[in-house]
Amino acid sequence: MATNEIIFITGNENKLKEVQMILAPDASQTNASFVLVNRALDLDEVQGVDLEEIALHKCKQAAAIVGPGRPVFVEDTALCFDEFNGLPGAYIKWFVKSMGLAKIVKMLEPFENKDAQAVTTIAYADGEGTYHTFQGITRGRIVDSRGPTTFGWDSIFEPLEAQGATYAEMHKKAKNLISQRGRAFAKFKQHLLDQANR
Ligand SMILES: O=c1[nH]c(=O)c2ncn([C@@H]3O[C@H](COP(=O)(O)OP(=O)(O)OP(=O)(O)O)[C@@H](O)[C@H]3O)c2[nH]1
Ligand SMILES: [Mg+2]
Repeated sequence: MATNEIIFITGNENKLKEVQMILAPDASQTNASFVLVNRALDLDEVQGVDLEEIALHKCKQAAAIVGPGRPVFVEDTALCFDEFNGLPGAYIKWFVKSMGLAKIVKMLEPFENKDAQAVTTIAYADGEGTYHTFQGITRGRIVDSRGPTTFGWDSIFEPLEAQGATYAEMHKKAKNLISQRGRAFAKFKQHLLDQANR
C-alpha cells in the first residue's frame, strides 16, 4: 500500500468518474499528495433526514472494513425538494429506482414551487480515529427530463447557474464547476492538501 493512499468507497461508476476528475485529474502525477483508490462496497445507509449522520454512518462501516491506519471516505448525495421540506433527500435513489424520473417530476405537478437543492455530503476517516465531513450544495429546479439519462436524476435537475441546461445537458467539467459534488470535493481536496503540507 502506498503511504498516501486514500480509499473511496462507492459502487457508483458515475460518481467515481466525477470524483476522479475533481480530486485526481492526472492519475499519473508522481508527486500527488494522495493516491485515490476505489473499493465498491455496498454499505448500509441509515434512515433519517440528517445528511451528515447518514454519511458518517456509512464512513464508520467503511473504516471498520478497511482497518486502522487507512484513510477512507464515502459520499452520500441527496436531492431535496423545497415544497416537500427536503424530501426525497437521501431517499432519492429509491425513488429513481422504483418510480422513474417522469413520475418524480409529476409528484411536483400540483405545486408551483419546483425549487430543489442537490447536496453532497462527504465523510472522511483520516485513519487516525478522526472523522471529518464536507458538504456542497447546488440550488436549482426540477424540470421535465432533458438530456441523457445515464446518471441518476441528472436529466431533471436544472441548476440555477447553468443558464437553462440540466446537469445531463452539461459537459462534465462544467457540471463539476457548479455541482454539489464539485463544491464538496473542492473543500475536501483543500483539507487533504493542507494536511499534506503541514
Ligand atoms: O443525476 C445525478 N447527479 C448527481 O450528481 C448524482 N449524485 C448522485 N446521484 C444519484 O442519487 C442517488 C444517491 O444515492 P447515494 O449517494 O447513496 O449513491 P449510490 O448508492 O449510487 O452510491 P454509493 O452509496 O455506493 O456511493 C443515486 O441514485 C445516484 O445515482 C446523482 N444523480
Ligand atoms: Mg448508496
